[in-house]
Amino acid sequence: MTTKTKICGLNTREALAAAIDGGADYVGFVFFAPSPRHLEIAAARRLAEQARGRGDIVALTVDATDAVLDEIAKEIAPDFLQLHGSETPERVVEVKEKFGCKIIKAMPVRTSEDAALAKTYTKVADLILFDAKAPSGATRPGGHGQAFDWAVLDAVSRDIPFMLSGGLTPDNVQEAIRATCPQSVDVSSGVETAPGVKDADLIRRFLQAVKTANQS
Ligand SMILES: O=C(O)c1ccccc1NCC(=O)[C@H](O)[C@H](O)COP(=O)(O)O
Repeated sequence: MTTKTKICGLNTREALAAAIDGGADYVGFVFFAPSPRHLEIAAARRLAEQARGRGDIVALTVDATDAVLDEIAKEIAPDFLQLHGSETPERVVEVKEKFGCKIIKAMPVRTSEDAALAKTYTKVADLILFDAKAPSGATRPGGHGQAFDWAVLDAVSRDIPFMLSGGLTPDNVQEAIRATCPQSVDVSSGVETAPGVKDADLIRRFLQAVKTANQS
């Protein structure tokens, strides 16, 4: 199986170009004000135009209201909405119907019980994203550069197409792919030099590492 790639939290034209030119399948824009990767709508619209047709555009939100999602849908026209909060399965259905986007539902994981909760979303989300649970006291639910124990995914059916996230880097992504067989891998901190500061070289190295894994 060919593993796809998502580079998340892109916020400059240079970093986005490195992701697209390097063959990223998904490019992620964060709409969550406390995040160092947060984008205002106008900036996101310009980046989305740079990316459109060259990779799937993912708009990441956290328990967003309909008003926020409506603005994102109209102004950015993303291919996917990534719901990274505590949205229920019912809310996922509602968002999908109202805004006409495919849905990535993030599942915060520390234990196999956390991973098993994904089953309640497989019929309503297009893709499940397993991400490390945020550290206690964190002001955002993702993008902390922390991995979880990949073995806790063993209990989850291999039939579920999932995106693996949390603490991935150019150096550990091949091992992560071997261990979990994900549909795709997602990275943010691992291709940054500081929170919110993407590095074109690290993006290229990450994408190349996945390509190499796909060839072996
Ligand atoms: O990245 C953020 O700042 C962020 C803020 C709020 C909710 C989710 C966020 N990131 C979610 C992602 O999809 C990240 O790519 C994922 O958590 C992996 O991050 P990292 O471990 O830093 O690679």
